This record gives sequence, C-alpha cells and structure tokens, in this order.
Amino acid sequence: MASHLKNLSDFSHTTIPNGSAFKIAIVVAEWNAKITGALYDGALKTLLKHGVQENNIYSVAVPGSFELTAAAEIFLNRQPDLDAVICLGCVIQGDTKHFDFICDAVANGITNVGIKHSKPVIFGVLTTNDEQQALDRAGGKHGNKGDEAAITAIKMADFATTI
Ligand SMILES: Nc1c(NC[C@H](O)[C@H](O)[C@H](O)CO)[nH]c(=O)[nH]c1=O
Ligand SMILES: CC(=O)[C@@H](O)COP(=O)(O)O
Repeated sequence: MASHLKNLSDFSHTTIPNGSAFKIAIVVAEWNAKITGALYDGALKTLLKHGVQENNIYSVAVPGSFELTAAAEIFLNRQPDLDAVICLGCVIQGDTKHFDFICDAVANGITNVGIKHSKPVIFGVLTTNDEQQALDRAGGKHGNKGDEAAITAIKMADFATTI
C-alpha cells in the first residue's frame, strides 16, 4: 500500500510488544538533516513510548545514507548484544543518477548486514522525488517513517528473541 494511502505513524491495527528488554542502535544520516532529524525524533520517541530504556538506545550520526550500511556493520561487530539497528536517512532525487546508486547500495547493504548478523537492521530511509514528499513522511500528512522504523525494530527484535 502506498504511503499516501496509510499513515506511517498509525499502529492501532497491530499489537506492539514491550521493548523494555531490548538494546537498539539508531544510525542517522546528516544529509537532509532537517528531515532526518525529524525521523530520529520520531524513532526515539516511539522506542521510549514502547518501553525501550533510554540507556539501551545507542545513537550515531553518519555523513550520508550511503554510510548507513557501514555504521550498522560496525555497531553489530562492536556491540553483538544489540537486538536491532535502525537506519534513518533521506535520499532526494537530484539531477543525476547518483540517487539510484545510493538507494540501491543502501537497500542492499542494509539487507546484507542484517542477514550476516541474523539481526533486524531496519530500512528507515526515505527515497523521494522531492523535498515535499520527504517532509510529508517525516512528521507530515503521511506520518513519520521514524515511528514506523522504531515499531518495526521492536516487533522484529521480539520475533528474533522469542522464536
Ligand atoms: N544526495 C544525498 C546523499 N549523498 C551523499 C551520500 O550518501 C554519501 O554520503 C556520499 O556519496 C559519500 O559517500 N546522501 C543522502 O543521505 N541523501 C541524499 O539526498
Ligand atoms: C541523491 C543525490 O546524491 C543527489 O541529491 C545529488 O544531487 P545530483 O544528482 O544533482 O548531484
């Protein structure tokens, strides 16, 4: 379902586990900082709302979305007791094909890190045609992708620790 047909912050339709036992890292890209800052605020607020302890949330900023993969890999190597890693970024189409390469690299890279470590690595990256689409999904009319990423991290951490 396209984002414009749902709200990224509405989870009234689902059950969300208690996150009090989980250790979760958040990696946030500094490119498009106004938007990624809103994603981060949403993710942090949502983790705390659902019981994750503040001292169990580890945050780091990286220059751009391309660096999210490396940061997730480094986090999981250095802190193997992490239950999930949330990757937040905003890639906005420019005049060249750079957009395509970054989006593909980040999506595939994040996927591969999660598989390698058997840990949830959450793709909280906006990939938009313009800034307005990003604003609409970072606390605007379509909700906040950061909220969605945090809920996904809690649900997947619960799955991975109880299966
Ligand atoms: N144009 C965007 C970028 N570009 C920077 C790359 O992510 C990377 O930092 C650089 O290529 C050096 O490795 N990053 C975003 O997150 N969003 C963009 O719109
Ligand atoms: C996603 C990007 O790297 C892009 O915003 C950079 O803009 P351009 O393609 O015009 O160099």
